[in-house]
Amino acid sequence: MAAVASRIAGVKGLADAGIAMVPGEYRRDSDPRQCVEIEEIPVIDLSDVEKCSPARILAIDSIRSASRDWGFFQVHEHGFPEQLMANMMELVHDFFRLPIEDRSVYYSEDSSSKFRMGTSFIPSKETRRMWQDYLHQACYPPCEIAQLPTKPPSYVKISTAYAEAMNRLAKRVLGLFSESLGLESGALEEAFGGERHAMRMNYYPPCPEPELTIGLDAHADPNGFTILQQDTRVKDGLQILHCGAWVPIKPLPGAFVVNIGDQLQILSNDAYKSVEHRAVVNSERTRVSIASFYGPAEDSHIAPLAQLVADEAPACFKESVYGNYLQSFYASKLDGKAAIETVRY
Ligand SMILES: O=C(O)CCC(=O)C(=O)O
Ligand SMILES: [Fe+2]
Repeated sequence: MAAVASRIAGVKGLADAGIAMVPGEYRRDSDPRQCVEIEEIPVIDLSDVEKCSPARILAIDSIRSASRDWGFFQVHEHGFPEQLMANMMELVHDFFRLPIEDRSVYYSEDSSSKFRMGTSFIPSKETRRMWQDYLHQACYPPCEIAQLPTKPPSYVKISTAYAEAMNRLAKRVLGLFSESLGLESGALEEAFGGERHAMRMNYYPPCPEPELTIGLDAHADPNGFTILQQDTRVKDGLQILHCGAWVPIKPLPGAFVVNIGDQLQILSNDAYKSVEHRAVVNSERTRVSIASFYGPAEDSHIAPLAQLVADEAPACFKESVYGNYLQSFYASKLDGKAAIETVRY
């Protein structure tokens, strides 16, 4: 029981208790904050992409090269309301400021629950935990309003408005990804056979010894692609593995980070690749990131698109049902790109 209570309290519980040393199960062998600052990932302007064809062609070309070279890029001038970005960020802080008695009812270790609070990744099984708590919320298909928190009072209103605006942005980006692969703009949406959109609000409280632990272990996202809002008040957090080195992704005010997930790698027949990334923590202030995971419907069968398979480019991946892929992802520890290798021919 004590173990469960400590998982419910999460790392916020440890930080609030003022611990001076990171407990053994959170420790890593090397300082993950060691990274190299080389070039920055591309920043792509999405204004006018629906209106004016030169702007659309430019954005599509930039998405193609960013997807090939980095698997990551940032988008700005995307039309997503900036106030809603700020409100959502504040909402996550406000939720975690609530006393544990108000939050604990949402704690669940069932990865199929549509709304839940959690800590680390699979805390009941992990021998090495991560310095993060989180909220998970299903957006499409949505979770029932009755499952969402009643505190803070604005929770339902802000989170559903955010999910709706994000869903619109994700669909626009999906069309651009399709065209960047030389396909009709609706090709990936059709291959997705519906949609699964969920968000994970990562909460990384200050850590007394950030050099000894990690906020989120290296992983590639299992979904189609992810649109991430970073905390512009915190400099260090997200890092991506690029050409064998960990590169920090600096938050750009007003921008979102977009990254390729495994399903886009499979559908594109390896033309685009999901890229390993991780998050580090700091001793000064809480960092929040909001990851919106967009991908196929859970019952969709995902395999390389016929248009991208040829005699000289045979299919690299077996067909899999996306819901099954997700289930195995959530049943194993985070382990770089291990998930996609299980469906490679
Ligand atoms: O906190 C971050 O910047 C990374 C979050 C992330 O990679 C995820 O939630 O999948
Ligand atoms: Fe991720």
